Amino acid sequence: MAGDGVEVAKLEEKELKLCEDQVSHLALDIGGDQGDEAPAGDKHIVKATGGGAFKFSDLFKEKLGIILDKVDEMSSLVAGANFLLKAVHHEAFTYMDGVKDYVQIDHKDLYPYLLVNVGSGVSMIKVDGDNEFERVSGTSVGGGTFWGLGKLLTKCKSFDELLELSHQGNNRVIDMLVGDIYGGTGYSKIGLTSTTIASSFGKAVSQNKELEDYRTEDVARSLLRMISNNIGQIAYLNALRFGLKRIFFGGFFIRGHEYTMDTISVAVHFWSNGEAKALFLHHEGFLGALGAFMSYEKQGCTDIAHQFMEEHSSVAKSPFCTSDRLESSTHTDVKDNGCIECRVQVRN
Ligand SMILES: Nc1ncnc2c1ncn2[C@@H]1O[C@H](COP(=O)(O)OP(=O)(O)O)[C@@H](O)[C@H]1O
Ligand SMILES: CC(C)(COP(=O)(O)O)[C@@H](O)C(=O)NCCC(=O)O
Repeated sequence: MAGDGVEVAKLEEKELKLCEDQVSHLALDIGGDQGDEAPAGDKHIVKATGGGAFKFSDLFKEKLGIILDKVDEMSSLVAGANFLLKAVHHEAFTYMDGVKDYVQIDHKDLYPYLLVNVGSGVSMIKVDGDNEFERVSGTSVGGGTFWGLGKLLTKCKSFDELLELSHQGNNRVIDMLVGDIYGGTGYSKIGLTSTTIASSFGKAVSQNKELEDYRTEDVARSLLRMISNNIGQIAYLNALRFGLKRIFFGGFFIRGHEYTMDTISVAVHFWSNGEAKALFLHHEGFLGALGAFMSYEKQGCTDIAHQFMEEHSSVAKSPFCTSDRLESSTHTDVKDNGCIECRVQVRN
């Protein structure tokens, strides 16, 4: 906690358990010393979404005296994405060959679009309007797969370490390319160049090597490519299925990592024959949290959401109000480090 503001921290489940004691100090900061056994009437209610809102409900109640008011995960993701796409000027961008291009979205032409949220698993949501959406697909091969398999294969201790390894690696050492199969040439008749991956990790079959014989960097790179490629491909096929021209990728897996975005972009480009582009969101990891926060307004508790907008924009009265005003006003909320400054005063 800093002053009357709330600092945002993102913790993995195991980290949350480890810092239970520190977390309990927050209770003092937020609500004064109520003790562990604060009477129900005095407890604070905080919006929360995702599996954690269910899983950590008891922990928050016991250690913090806070009731987690659960907001549906998909609604939160959609509300968060819609809000950002309307309110933040530099929110959506394409990423190709190392070049980041911000895309200005015409608010009247935002819907329909496909929202692909890559967290532990992947959800694909067709968004047709404010609070109008359908989860049309998903895949269990997502961020958790990259982190989990990566941990086992490379013995990495942190996600950032695994990402860094992937940055240094060369996937061609382990992936079987079309050229490896076709004697150095591509298979142009069916549109495959010699450098297209024919089979992720396929070289390991015939190389007679043990895991230890591969550089962890190369393993991490192949893994990241395999997973990002697969997500890009499934996303595009779903966009095609519903005739959606825009695909926005969010979720904490992406983390603005260049190679991840590049691979997803290449996959969408490849499968769409260059007709579709992957779009990334600047605040990709916080869609759900932001959407849950926005639900204060939906519930008629306009104070908090309005307070947020009023404190950080001089004009906007509603987060869902007219786009141009929001676009110019909330622009200043985005700091240089990419954070949206957000202060919430919890009232008794
Ligand atoms: N520092 C990190 N620690 C752990 N996972 C991270 C980290 N940064 C990015 N990730 C990725 O984010 C994924 C979880 O994304 P998140 O959106 O938080 O999902 P969930 O909703 O399942 O909690 C992880 O599986 C991992 O791929
Ligand atoms: C169950 C989930 C919605 C949970 O979201 P997450 O915590 O992974 O962000 C997500 O993991 C998911 O959509 N998994 C893919 C399930 C499937 O469609 O096969």
